[in-house]
Amino acid sequence: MSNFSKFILGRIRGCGYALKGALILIKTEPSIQVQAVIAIIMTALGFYMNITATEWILQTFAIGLVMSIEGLNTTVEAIADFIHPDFHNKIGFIKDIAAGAVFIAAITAVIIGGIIYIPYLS
Ligand SMILES: Nc1ncnc2c1ncn2[C@@H]1O[C@H](COP(=O)(O)OP(=O)(O)OP(=O)(O)O)[C@@H](O)[C@H]1O
Repeated sequence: MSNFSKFILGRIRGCGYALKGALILIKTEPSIQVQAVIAIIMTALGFYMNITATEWILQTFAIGLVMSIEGLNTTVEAIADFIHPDFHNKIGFIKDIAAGAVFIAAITAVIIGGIIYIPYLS
């Protein structure tokens, strides 16, 4: 098998692992499940309000931002619990700042949502 074929096969396998990880997140993580429901509601609202292509891009980007950072937060929590299952101030600090990153993404998404939808309501 050529190096190129090996490269392509490796990338396809990598996509498979990534898809598996995304499905694990959606099946097992309550925060991601809530965000997925909000994403579906916002998508339905987008169709209902007939938002523009630019607004769709911003909304899709905001949804992806929040859900991907939540996934990374879950990863940080899992690593922290694996390397140090017991209570430790440093673990608490690590988990808090990872959660803080999700909070920043969520606030950003709310602001984007406000900028998109408030003009449609007035
Ligand atoms: N081992 C620990 N040592 C110190 N503090 C911890 C520890 N585990 C959790 N905490 C504290 O509890 C908070 C919640 O942690 P936890 O692992 O329960 O995440 P969570 O809120 O359930 O996150 P998510 O809802 O995203 O799964 C942390 O942000 C941290 O302040």
